[in-house]
Order: sequence, then structure tokens, then C-alpha cells
Amino acid sequence: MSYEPVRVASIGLGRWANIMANAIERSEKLKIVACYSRSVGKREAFAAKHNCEIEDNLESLLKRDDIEGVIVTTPNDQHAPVIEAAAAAGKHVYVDKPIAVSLDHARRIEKAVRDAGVVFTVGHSARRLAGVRKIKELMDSGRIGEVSMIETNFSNERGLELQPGNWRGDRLMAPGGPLTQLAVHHVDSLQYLLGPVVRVFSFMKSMYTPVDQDTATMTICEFASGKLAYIGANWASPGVFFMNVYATKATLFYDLDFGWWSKADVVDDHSKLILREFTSKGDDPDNRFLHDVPVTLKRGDMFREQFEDFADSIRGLKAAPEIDAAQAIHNIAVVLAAVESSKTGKAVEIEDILNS
Ligand SMILES: NC(=O)C1=CN([C@@H]2O[C@H](COP(=O)(O)OP(=O)(O)OC[C@H]3O[C@@H](n4cnc5c(N)ncnc54)[C@H](OP(=O)(O)O)[C@@H]3O)[C@@H](O)[C@H]2O)C=CC1
Ligand SMILES: O=C1CO[C@H](CO)[C@@H](O)[C@@H]1O
Repeated sequence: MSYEPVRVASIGLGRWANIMANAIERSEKLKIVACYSRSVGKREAFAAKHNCEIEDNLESLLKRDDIEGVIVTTPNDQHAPVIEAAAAAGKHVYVDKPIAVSLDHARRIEKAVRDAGVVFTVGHSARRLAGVRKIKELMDSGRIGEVSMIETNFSNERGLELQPGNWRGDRLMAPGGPLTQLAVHHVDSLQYLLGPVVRVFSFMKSMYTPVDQDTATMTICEFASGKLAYIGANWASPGVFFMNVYATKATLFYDLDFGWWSKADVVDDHSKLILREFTSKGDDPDNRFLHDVPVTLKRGDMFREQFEDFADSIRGLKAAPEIDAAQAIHNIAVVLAAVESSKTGKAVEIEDILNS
């Protein structure tokens, strides 16, 4: 171990806080020392499970000198107020994705952490999957030629279970439903691979859910480079996560078993990446054959790694975490542009969303 573990507190103790705590416990670089959620039962259950102290309110937690950073896993609309308070108290901040669900909140967060000079990052973990890292490597090395387009999908069955009162079913707290909650991971990975999105066109529909929320979304993105991508996201099917990359020399098919998503220490073992290329490429298009090359993926741990990136930045081993506020804001701007496009039936410029 290279340094004293960064002492952190978990705030917003629902399902995801526990998954994140499991990941932190796989690392020697951080230690959860305290927790806070509004309900007593959640505080007690989390503290017992993760062997940490309980704070009865946010103010008392943030006053503690022994807490260096916070792990924020409150619902999306509660990211900004919690982060503003944490940053003002000088705490470093990790927040789960999306940074926020309005640009106003996202910019408040950006300003709060900048003014306080604290380390800040957002949990866009999917780009750390072994398959996405390998796709980047194959693109950068020239092995697959030039990419023209990428097709992605991130879906699951959560819309079928939504009930009135659940924040995921609220159009303001989760605009675009599965696009905000699931496929925002692909939005981040696509911008990591292809650079900034400049324009989107999207259809969104509400289907098979008891609440008034979009559960089927299809979005086309145009990048500054001119390349294209498709993002499918629904909340009405068993889990799906794939990314197919179309390039001049080869096609990549990356597929991951979503059932393993929350077990990041082994999820890469439940994914596969296939490279399909010409066996021989003569002049005759009727005599061109293809073969599949399985690509070896080295198992990582996207959740542990994102926290170690955060901790290394706090301890000064690197200048800043890989994912900053500006990238996270661009990610949510793409989602908000897609929602706007689905309402107007027109393509929407990201610049217009950012200037609105
Ligand atoms: N990266 C990924 O793959 C995933 C990311 N997420 C993200 O994690 C976040 C949380 O999601 P999830 O755990 O599923 O949601 P939950 O609703 O299960 O948990 C959030 C908890 O936050 C607490 N809370 C609400 N408001 C406040 C507040 N103001 N201060 C302190 N605590 C508060 C609530 O408990 P109480 O009533 O006790 O306060 C609630 O249980 C979201 O931003 C979501 O997008 C979620 C799943 C996967
Ligand atoms: O980002 C996410 C990934 O998968 C989760 C389901 O397990 C979602 O709830 C979540 O919002």
C-alpha cells in the first residue's frame, strides 16, 4: 500500500451506496469511516454492514475533520445540494452518474467544487470495462482501420416494476428514463472513444409501465468528427449491454452479461469481444470471406478503479481523476438534447442545450 487510506463517508444509503461500499472495501486506498441517510433504518443497516460510524445529519458529518471525502449516492436531484454543502466544508467528492439531471444543477456542482478546490469525479464507470478499454486500444493502434459508426444498447426490466413515487419514474428526476439511468454510461464511453457529440435525434416512448415515464428510447448522435453512433435504451426487457464498432478493416462485437454489472470485480469475465475481419480480400465482392477473432479481455474492476483514481488524485499521485465535471456535463447535455429532440421531432444541437 502506497499511502494512508483516504477516509470517506457515504451519503444517500440506498441500493447503490452498498454496491459502491463493496467496491471501496476491495481497495486499500480508501476507508469508509461514516455514513448518513435521512432514514434511521438505512443508516443502521449500512453502518452494521460496512463497519462505520453513523451521523444523524449531514451538517455533523461534514464538520468532522477526520473525513476527507464523500461518496454521494443520493437520487439525481439531490446531488447538487449535498455536493455544495460537502465542497463548502472542504470535502473531496465522488458522485454517481449522472452528475445531475439539469444543467443548472450540474453547473452549480461544477462551481462548488472548483471554488472549494476539492477533487471531484463522477461515476461514469463503463469506459473502464475491459472491453471498452480494449476497443479504444484497437482503434488507437489502427488495427481495425477507421471507425464510421458505433451501435450501442443498455437496457433492463426496471420500467416494468416502477411504481408512482419511485424517483426513477419521474420525468424530472430521470429525464429520458433508461437513457439517463443506463445508457448515459454509453454516452460517456462514446465520447471517450469518438470525441464530443454535436447533435442528436431521438425517439422516446412510454410502454409497459404503470407510470408516466419513457421506457423505450432510440437516439442517433453525430460527433464533431462527423462519425455517427446509435444508443438504444429500454426499461422493458431483460438486461442488455452491447457495443458494436464498425470500422474500415474490421467490425467489433462487444457484449456483456448485465446480470453481473454490480459485481465489478468479475463482470469482465462475463463479457466477450469479437473482432470480425476479412479472411482474404480480393477484387471480387462475391469471394470475400470473413473470420472471427476472439479478443482476450484482462479482468479489471471498474468500480474499485474509479475509487482508486479518486484516491490517487486526493493524495496527489495524479493531477485529477480521469472523469471531470466538464465531461459529465457534456454527457448529461447529450441526454437532455435527446429528450428535447423526442419532444420536438427535430435534431437538437448540443451547443444550443449548453447555451440554454
Ligand atoms: N453507476 C451505476 O451503475 C449506478 C448508479 N446509480 C446512481 O446512484 C444514485 C442512487 O441510486 P440508487 O441507490 O439506486 O437509489 P436509491 O433510491 O435506492 O437510494 C438513494 C438513497 O438516498 C437517500 N437520500 C435521498 N435524499 C437524500 C438526501 N438529501 N440526503 C441524504 N440521503 C438522501 C434515500 O434514503 P433516505 O430516505 O434514508 O434518505 C435513498 O434511499 C443515483 O444517482 C443513480 O443514478 C444507481 C445504480 C447504478
Ligand atoms: O446505472 C445503472 C446501472 O444498472 C442499474 C441496475 O442494476 C441501474 O439501476 C442504474 O441506474
